[in-house]
Amino acid sequence: MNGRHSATAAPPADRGTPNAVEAVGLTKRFGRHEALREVDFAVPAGSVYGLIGPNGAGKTTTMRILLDIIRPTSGRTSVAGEDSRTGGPDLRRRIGYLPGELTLQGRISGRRLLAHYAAVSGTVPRGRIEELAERLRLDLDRPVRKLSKGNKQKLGLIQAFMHDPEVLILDEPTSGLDPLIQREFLAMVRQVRDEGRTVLLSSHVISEIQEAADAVVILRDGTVVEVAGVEALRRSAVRRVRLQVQAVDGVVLEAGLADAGLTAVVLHPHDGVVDVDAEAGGPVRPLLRALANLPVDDLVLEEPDLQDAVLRLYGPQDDAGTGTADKRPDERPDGSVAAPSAAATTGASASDARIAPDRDRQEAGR
Ligand SMILES: Nc1ncnc2c1ncn2[C@@H]1O[C@H](COP(=O)(O)OP(=O)(O)OP(=O)(O)O)[C@@H](O)[C@H]1O
Repeated sequence: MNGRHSATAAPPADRGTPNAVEAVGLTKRFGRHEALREVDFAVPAGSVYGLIGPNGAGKTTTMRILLDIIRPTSGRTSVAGEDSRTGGPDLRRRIGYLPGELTLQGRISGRRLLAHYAAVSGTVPRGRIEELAERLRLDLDRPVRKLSKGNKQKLGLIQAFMHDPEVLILDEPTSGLDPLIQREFLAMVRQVRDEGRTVLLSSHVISEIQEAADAVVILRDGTVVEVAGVEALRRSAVRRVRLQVQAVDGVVLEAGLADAGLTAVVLHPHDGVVDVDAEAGGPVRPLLRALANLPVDDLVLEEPDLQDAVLRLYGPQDDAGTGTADKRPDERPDGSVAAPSAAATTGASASDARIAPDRDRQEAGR
């Protein structure tokens, strides 16, 4: 996972699609601090990409370079096929930008402020501002300085969307929005994509990325640790597996669970059955095939969670290149101990762990 553009999954890009956003060898130093180091990624036109990563990873810096608000130390970026450094006001008008720290002051109303922005950003279709304000439930006649944080954010979103830009670059767009408005915003993003336009958005809300984005670029400490399709990344996450197995010889059970590729196995034998809590990575089919060899009475496979996959990549890397979040502590919240072998987990030797299957099965009425 250390390399850039790791192969967890190819992003769902059509190879023939031009890129709406590109960063090539992007490095940015602030004094001695290196905020970005050799960052490469591309966002194909007509897609929604999430730019995610822990605090200080370099998301805002990347977006500000894309907008030519700050200049890179080395490397280059382009938006809508134009170099960020040379695109000038013409390129700016083709982009909708929401800055991360929006500071809006003044006695003027939201309506007048947006009219001012519209004069700068180019043609805004008639009625468009009112339509967006209605969708986001914003009163355009209130003075800007009296607006709450969330309502100021709505103004910022309207100015980013109102001129139907080819590319939207949105830095934490749902920050401060209530859940209903967040939902409306995600619908607006999907609509932009359906129209063949492009969105790059940063967010700390992984569920929102899962809902809105086709792919993610994950930054950590100024470098790209992953570019992956959202669905493929989600499927790469470890799932929780819960089984109930009829009591069989402990060694047989252990071998069966190992064959199924289960890890972090915790066993709870009771009443002639064994409840198994474990984790499984990778595709489901080999797991099911291996489990078919055990007397399984019940099986729950939890949905893999994008958040788990992402958090793994947020943590510092170990020597093997996997995030430390992969390493589960031995101690579990319920006080039971995850052990490498079933016998050790039951607190017995392999021979002690054996359970008389026939008698127990009869007692369990199975
Ligand atoms: N103008 C600046 N001067 C000095 N250092 C800066 C400046 N802007 C950003 N940095 C540093 O660059 C690094 C990346 O910051 P950036 O704001 O891009 O991170 P981020 O991923 O957007 O973080 P967050 O999720 O907290 O918003 C941080 O270490 C930050 O302190």
